[in-house]
Amino acid sequence: MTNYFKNNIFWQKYLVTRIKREKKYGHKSIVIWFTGLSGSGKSSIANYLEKILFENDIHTCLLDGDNIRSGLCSDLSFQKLDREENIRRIGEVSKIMLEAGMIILVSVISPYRYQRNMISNILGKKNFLEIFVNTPIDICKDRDPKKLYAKAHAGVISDFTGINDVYEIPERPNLLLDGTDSLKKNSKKLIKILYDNNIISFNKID
Ligand SMILES: Nc1ncnc2c1ncn2[C@@H]1O[C@H](COP(=O)(O)OS(=O)(=O)O)[C@@H](OP(=O)(O)O)[C@H]1O
Ligand SMILES: Nc1ncnc2c1ncn2[C@@H]1O[C@H](COP(=O)(O)OP(=O)(O)O)[C@@H](O)[C@H]1O
Repeated sequence: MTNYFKNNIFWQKYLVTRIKREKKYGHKSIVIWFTGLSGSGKSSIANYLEKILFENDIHTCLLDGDNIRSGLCSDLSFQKLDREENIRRIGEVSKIMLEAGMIILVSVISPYRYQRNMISNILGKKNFLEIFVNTPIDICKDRDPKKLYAKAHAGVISDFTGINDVYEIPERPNLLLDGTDSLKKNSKKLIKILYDNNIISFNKID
C-alpha cells in the first residue's frame, strides 16, 4: 500500500467485485499452481483438469510457462532473477484473474522455494494451492518431448532445470501428484481438493 501512495497512485475500487462474480458463477476463485521439472507432466495435468472444469461451467484460465514466455515474459531468460520476474508477473496476472472470479491454472517449473513463497505472498495463502508434480528426472529425460534434456546434456542449453540448474522440492505442497499416474487419477485428486476447499460444488468425474 505504501508504495502506491509514494508514487501518487491510489487504488481504485471496482463496482463488480470478486464476491459478486463468485456468486453469479456458482464457484469460488483460486490459483492452482503446478510446479515440477520440465517433462514432469504439469501441462498435461493442467490441460486435462481445465477441460473437466470448463465442461462443468467453471470459469477457467490456463497460464502455461512456454506460452507466457512467448509473450508477456519473452524478454526474460532462465537465470535466477529472470525466473523470479517471470514468476512475479505470472503471480500478478493470476491476482487480477482471481478478482475476475476465475479458477486459474498455472503450469510453470518455478524451481525456487523462495519464488514460490513470493507467489503465496502476492496472492495470499488461502488463494493459492501449490501442486507438486513429482516425476523422477530419469522419466522426464526419457519423455523429453522437446529434446531439451538432450540439448542440455550436449551443452547447447545452459541453466537447464535439473541438469545444470536447481529444482528445490516443495516441502509442504497442498498436494503431491505422482506424475506417472494417469491424468484421470490425478485430476480426480485435484477435483477432490477443490471440492473439499468449497471452491467447486461437484466431486465426480466420468
Ligand atoms: N533452461 C531452461 N530451463 C527450464 N526450462 C526451459 C529452459 N529453456 C527452455 N525451457 C522451456 O521453458 C519452459 C519453462 O518455463 P517456465 O516459465 O515454466 O520456467 S520458470 O518457472 O521460470 O523456471 C519449459 O517448459 P516445460 O518443459 O513445460 O516445463 C521448457 O519448454
Ligand atoms: N502421466 C503420464 N504418463 C505418461 N506420459 C505422460 C504423462 N503425463 C505427461 N506425459 C507425457 O510427458 C511429456 C511431458 O509432459 P508435459 O505435460 O508437457 O510436462 P511439463 O509441462 O511438466 O513439461 C509429454 O510428452 C506428455 O505426453
